[in-house]
Amino acid sequence: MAGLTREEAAGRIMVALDYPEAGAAETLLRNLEGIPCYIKVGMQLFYSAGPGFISGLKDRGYRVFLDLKMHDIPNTVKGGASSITRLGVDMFNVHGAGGQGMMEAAMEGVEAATSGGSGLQRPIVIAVTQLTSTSQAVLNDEIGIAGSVEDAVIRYAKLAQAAGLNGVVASPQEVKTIKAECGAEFKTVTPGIRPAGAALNDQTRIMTPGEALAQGTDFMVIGRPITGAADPRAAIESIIEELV
Ligand SMILES: O=c1ccn([C@@H]2O[C@H](COP(=O)(O)O)[C@@H](O)[C@H]2O)c(=O)[nH]1
Repeated sequence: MAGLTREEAAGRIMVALDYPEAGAAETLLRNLEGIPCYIKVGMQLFYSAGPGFISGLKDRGYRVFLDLKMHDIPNTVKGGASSITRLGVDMFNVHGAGGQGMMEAAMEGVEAATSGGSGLQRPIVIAVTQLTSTSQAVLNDEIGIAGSVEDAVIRYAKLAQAAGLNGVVASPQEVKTIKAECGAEFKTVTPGIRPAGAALNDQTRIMTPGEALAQGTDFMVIGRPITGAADPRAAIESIIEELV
């Protein structure tokens, strides 16, 4: 895949705002001002800054992925999905490990929040498969799931699709197989992105931004290579450059 405009390339990047409080996240947002990237808010920032921070992002025109990886009994996830939908986020996720019934309940929660002329948009709902920090050895020897990581990812992806979800979170290494098994329209959102030479940190199943794009990923989630850089704006600009 080639020939993305700068705007399209920026729109494929979800910057992970993994900060302990809103002030630090605001500093990063000021630094990236004008770059039309997606913003991902995870548990660290959401538990600290709360729904008001999400509204602030939406007021400023950002597309927002709320990454809370809900994993609970179906009734609880249904309620959680309704509440998240009412925040007006563009995307949220549940954990595929909750099974098809739990994922169907999430979709029912979205339906309940958006039906009856509520005027609320339907968010993209995706399922976490195997975390990109999980290696083959950890999956087999520690967690005790037999088979390849890719097999486990595909199993979750098919369950998510059967439940009516729009896509999955997986590593870029599994994107081609997910698209082959679930179709090109089924979204792939891929963390585990590391520009050449960047520190891996706790990620194990990684690719560079250019490699991930070539696999056909829809969105790449990137945190520390941008947020931990001495010059975050230069870091994201360099990733955009790699994608155009
Ligand atoms: O499998 C997963 C699911 C979610 N994440 C999240 O993505 C970012 C990655 O941040 P980096 O700093 O680029 O490693 C982070 O917010 C994770 O919670 C993931 O890495 N893997």
